[in-house]
Parts: sequence; structure tokens; C-alpha cells
Amino acid sequence: AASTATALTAAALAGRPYGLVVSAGIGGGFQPAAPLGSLVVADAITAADLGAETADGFLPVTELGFGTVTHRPPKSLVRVACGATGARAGTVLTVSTVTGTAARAAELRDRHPGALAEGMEGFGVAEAAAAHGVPVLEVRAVSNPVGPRDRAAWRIGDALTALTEAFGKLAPALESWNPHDH
Ligand SMILES: O=C(O)c1cccc(C(=O)CC[C@H]2O[C@@H](n3cnc4c(=O)[nH]cnc43)[C@H](O)[C@@H]2O)c1
Repeated sequence: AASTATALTAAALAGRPYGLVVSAGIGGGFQPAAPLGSLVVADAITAADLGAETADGFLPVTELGFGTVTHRPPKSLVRVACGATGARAGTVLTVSTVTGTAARAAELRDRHPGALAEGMEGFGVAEAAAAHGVPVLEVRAVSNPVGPRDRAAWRIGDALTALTEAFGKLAPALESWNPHDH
């Protein structure tokens, strides 16, 4: 978030503002919807653990009366990104703690039925982009299942290969994206 805000501010001050922010990386995939090596493009970027724990369960900051928990990339941008890369569109959760148990995965799935993946940076990047009025896109290549911690199940190399291939197709598609499309 800090780096994105700094880059956006520096570019704006230099008179060459960015037109789009892309947050990309590896991530955990909710199974079976987002298999290892597959790509997810966020149609919602949601802070999954930004709020308060209460005796009755988790309350997002929005229910505490302030803040934001979801940023929504432009629909046309999501469509273009999925069309170019074959990615699935769904909610990508931003977490501060990587999910490591089946119980936590189930809790997140209950709270966010549209979630396909989780990562750690998307929401902060989206906050910075929103502060500058710049659209945001989040792309995750699935390196591990969301669930019980199992380092043997990680496929970071495969995910990075998928992400690299996706960017070969994504970059030209983004160049031709018209921000005024709906
Ligand atoms: O130690 C672990 O059990 C563990 C499991 C998965 C990921 C990590 C990381 O520290 C990854 C940080 C890095 O990768 C992204 N990422 C990848 N998989 C996940 C995930 O399942 N949940 C959240 N973030 C993930 C993350 O965006 C960071 O860039 C450790």
C-alpha cells in the first residue's frame, strides 16, 4: 500500500500519472473452484480480517461505522483480463494471516461465498489506487490451497509460470482497455 501510494504520488507530481494499478502475485485458492496453477482475477478485493472480533463473531469495520472493506475493479476491466488470460473472476480476499486450518477456510468461505482466492496485498494496493482515483486490478496465480498448512502442497513455480504467461497476454489487452467501457 505504501509503495503503491508513493509511486502514484511521484508519478502525479511528475505530470505523468498512472491510468491503472495492477496488483499481481501468487495466492491461496479456495478448492475446488480455484485449482493449483489456475488464475483468478478479482471482481471484488475484500479485506477479510479488517474489523473486530466479538462474542457473536467477526464484525467488519463497515459495521463498526467506518472505513471500507471492499474495492470493486471496473467490470469491463475484469472482463478484458479474464478474456485475455482465461482467469476466473471472483472475490480475492486480503488477509493478514495466511489461512492454515480447515476451520478458518470454512469460516472465510461462509463469510465470503464468492471468494476464489486469498492474498496479502490486494486491499492495501486498492486503497492507494482509490485514494488517487485510479482503477485497480488484482490477479492471483494459485500456488497453494486455502486450508490446512501443507508446505509439500505448494506449487510456487507452477503459479509463477502461469502468472508470467498470463502477463504476456494481459499487457496488450490492458493497453487496449477503454476505461469508459462498462
Ligand atoms: O507459511 C505458510 O504456511 C505460508 C503459506 C502460504 C503462503 C505463505 C506466505 O508467506 C506467502 C506470502 C506471499 O504469497 C502470497 N500468498 C501465497 N499463498 C497465500 C495464501 O494461501 N494466503 C495468503 N497469501 C498467500 C501473499 O500474497 C504474499 O505475497 C506462507
